[in-house]
Amino acid sequence: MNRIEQAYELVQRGQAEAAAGLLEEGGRTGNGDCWVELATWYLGGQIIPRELAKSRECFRLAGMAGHNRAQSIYIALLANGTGGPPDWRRARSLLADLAETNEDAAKQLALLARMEIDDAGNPSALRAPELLSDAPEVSLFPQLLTSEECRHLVDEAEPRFQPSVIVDPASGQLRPHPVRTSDNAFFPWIDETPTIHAINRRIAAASRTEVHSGEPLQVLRYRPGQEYRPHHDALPHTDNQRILTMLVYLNDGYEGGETLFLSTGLKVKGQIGDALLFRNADAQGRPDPMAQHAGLPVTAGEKLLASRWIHEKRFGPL
Ligand SMILES: O=C(O)CCC(=O)C(=O)O
Ligand SMILES: [Fe+2]
Repeated sequence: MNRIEQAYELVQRGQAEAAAGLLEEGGRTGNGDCWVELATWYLGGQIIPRELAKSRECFRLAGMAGHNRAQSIYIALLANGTGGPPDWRRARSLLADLAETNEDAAKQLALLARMEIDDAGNPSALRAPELLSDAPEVSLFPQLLTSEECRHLVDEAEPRFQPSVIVDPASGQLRPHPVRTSDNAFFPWIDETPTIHAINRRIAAASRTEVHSGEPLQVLRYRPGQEYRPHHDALPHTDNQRILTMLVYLNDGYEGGETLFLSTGLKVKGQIGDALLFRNADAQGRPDPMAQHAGLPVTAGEKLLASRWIHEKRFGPL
């Protein structure tokens, strides 16, 4: 039995703290997998209480022990400020170190080098949006992302696509539902690479919101016949409303698939990299009934879209 199996056996016997101690001991003797396991425990909070700062530290130690995936996670947490203050410069310099042996890190570094961003990862300049509608409030940011950045998001999303689900109100289980037939890919905090974080910072700057108010970025993929039926992004009962939505069109060459606002008939089909921002609720969090919208069925080809729901206040386990 290896050390991780031993740790799980201790957990089975109700000795979670001793199990964590065993993993830590394994980590200290140079076993990176033990640090990764312990980092995951601190992150998940199911086996031992959730402690994000400790999780981040364990990922760091695993990275130092040569575990590349852990190092990538540590860099993500450092860039986005999970489990400790954000440190963009350090994240970028560790990414440069990793890029010497890791192709994915090298690709990210090259993409970051072409972004106009400052020392904190914020965009240095943004083009003004076009107001498409006052009520509901809808604006278009032409070319918020470059086509290379769109391609990168699609490449990163490709291995993560899952059928989109909703929460079944009766059972509380996640299940597919005809209201939303696309596939989607999530980038949770541990997978929010510096590249994706810089994109999220650009979305925050364009929407004049804090980067930590956004839900994890998603990429949606619609194939012929797939759609997102009329819905509201605002939530019915919450003290942290989804006040804004940013959609970025990641490709072209498909038919149908426009974003439709039902109250006015406004239909939008952006070019690659164009971003659509709309307001779902007022500053008090009251949903705007006029913000109901749909992703119309795609009739040919494949539609790829990035989507970020932005809340009133800080969102997420940061
Ligand atoms: O696919 C679309 O155009 C709409 C997507 C959407 O409504 C959402 O992600 O909330
Ligand atoms: Fe929506």
